[in-house]
Amino acid sequence: MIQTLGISGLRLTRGERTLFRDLTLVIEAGEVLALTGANGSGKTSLLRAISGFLTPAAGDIVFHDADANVIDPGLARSHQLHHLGHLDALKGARTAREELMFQSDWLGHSGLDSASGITEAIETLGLKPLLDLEVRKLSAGQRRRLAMARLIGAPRALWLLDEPLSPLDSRWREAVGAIMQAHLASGGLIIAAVHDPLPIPTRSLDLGLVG
Ligand SMILES: Nc1ncnc2c1ncn2[C@@H]1O[C@H](COP(=O)(O)OP(=O)(O)OP(=O)(O)O)[C@@H](O)[C@H]1O
Repeated sequence: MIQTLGISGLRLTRGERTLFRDLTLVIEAGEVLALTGANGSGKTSLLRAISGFLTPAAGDIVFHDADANVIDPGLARSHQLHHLGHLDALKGARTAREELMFQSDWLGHSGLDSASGITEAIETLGLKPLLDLEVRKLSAGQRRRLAMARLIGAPRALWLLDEPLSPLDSRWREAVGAIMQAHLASGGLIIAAVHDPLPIPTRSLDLGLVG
């Protein structure tokens, strides 16, 4: 399991533009890092680079386990992290229940295939009244809660969250704060791109200042 994420000398570019250079940081189990910065400063791009969707122009992204061994990056990315983008990546024509089953199949043996994982996610995220509704009929906040089911149902150490709270009302912001705290308490790591502060204590990194 990922215990530490180390980033060193990272430079990300989009087209001709350098978003930032020489970014170095370490995040350990039990820590949450809030990425802040103006629109376009590179928060989403950094999450995508950690996930392996964007190739850095320079630098390293390294995952370590509890024995300080390097974890194969492909393995870390496919089985040990969740990336929740700000677009929820849900299929509109499926019902919420079908979407949960799809997630279960897709995530395979990583946890959501167990009935208890789905049940816990439904319970914790208040999804029960939504199960028979098509995803396209859900509100933005309801969709976000459905997308978050995989975080609970399929345990993975590192959560990469892109504006996780933006569509949520104050009740669900608090609830998701509690879910995050439980994850950290169990040795998880979280990196979240945010415009508003998270409802839990965080370290933060302003990408607008990295340059
Ligand atoms: N596919 C792409 N091709 C070229 N440039 C892109 C692409 N995606 C993003 N960019 C550019 O990269 C820069 C950083 O975008 P990114 O989405 O990482 O910023 P952000 O900090 O997450 O912004 P926001 O706060 O608006 O979500 C922006 O200038 C954006 O236009």
